Amino acid sequence: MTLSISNLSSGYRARSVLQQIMLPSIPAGSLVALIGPNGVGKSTLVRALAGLQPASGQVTLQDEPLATLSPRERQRRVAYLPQTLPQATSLVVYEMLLGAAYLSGETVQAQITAAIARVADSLGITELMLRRLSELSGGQRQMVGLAQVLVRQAPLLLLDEPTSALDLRWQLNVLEVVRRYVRERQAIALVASHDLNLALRFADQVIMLAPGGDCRMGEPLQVVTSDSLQTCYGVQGRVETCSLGYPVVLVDGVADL
Ligand SMILES: Nc1ncnc2c1ncn2[C@@H]1O[C@H](COP(=O)(O)OP(=O)(O)OP(=O)(O)O)[C@@H](O)[C@H]1O
Repeated sequence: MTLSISNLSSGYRARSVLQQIMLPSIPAGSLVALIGPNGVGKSTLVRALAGLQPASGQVTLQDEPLATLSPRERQRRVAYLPQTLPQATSLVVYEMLLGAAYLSGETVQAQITAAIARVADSLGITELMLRRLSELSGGQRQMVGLAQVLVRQAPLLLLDEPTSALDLRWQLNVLEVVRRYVRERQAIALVASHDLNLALRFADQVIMLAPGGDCRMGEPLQVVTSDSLQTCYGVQGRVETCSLGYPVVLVDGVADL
């Protein structure tokens, strides 16, 4: 399975945000980080791929154009986590996960129950199953949103800043869970994030959207460099290697524009 994006354009009524985005094919089993400064179009791209935003161009998953799939079929193939946390509701967490799990198309109740238990355990929310969403913290709600996406067992995950409300331990845990998901199922995850260190540590490929419409995709260390930190984010920075061997981004200051 591959995800191919070519000539993708999208935007809003009076504002064109993405122009003719053209990317190399993304192979199955890939976790791809989508990075770039505020307002550059990460959410727009993710929403366009999810079919929630008008777009032109070609997006194919396993050689099938996503635009030609029925809404039901698209929901089965593509699971989207919005940037906003799930709305507070009086439903308990288990009910929310059950509703999401039915979108997978799985009909055997025991399989659905097992999938929910497995995902909840991996995200550390088993104890929250009978709590109302309206009574959870921001980070807990973000974890429930992510669990809803994972129980759908879709081959393409589109995650818009899935770790923005999480503490250090759970940021790492979530990326590990997503990486395992894509490896085991030969799925693809596209993860929009402002956390460049997480992107460098977990992503197989990085897509960097830069102001002015430049878009490039490649190995994390080829894309995140001193030069691209300057041109894309407007900062002076470096990519170094920590004592454990992980690449880390150090920001020295705001660059002169
Ligand atoms: N509903 C909307 N109507 C009009 N313009 C919008 C709308 N949503 C976003 N935009 C504009 O589209 C551009 C891209 O926004 P988008 O949310 O995709 O950026 P982003 O890269 O995800 O930003 P951030 O990192 O701040 O979340 C911005 O200039 C934004 O102001």
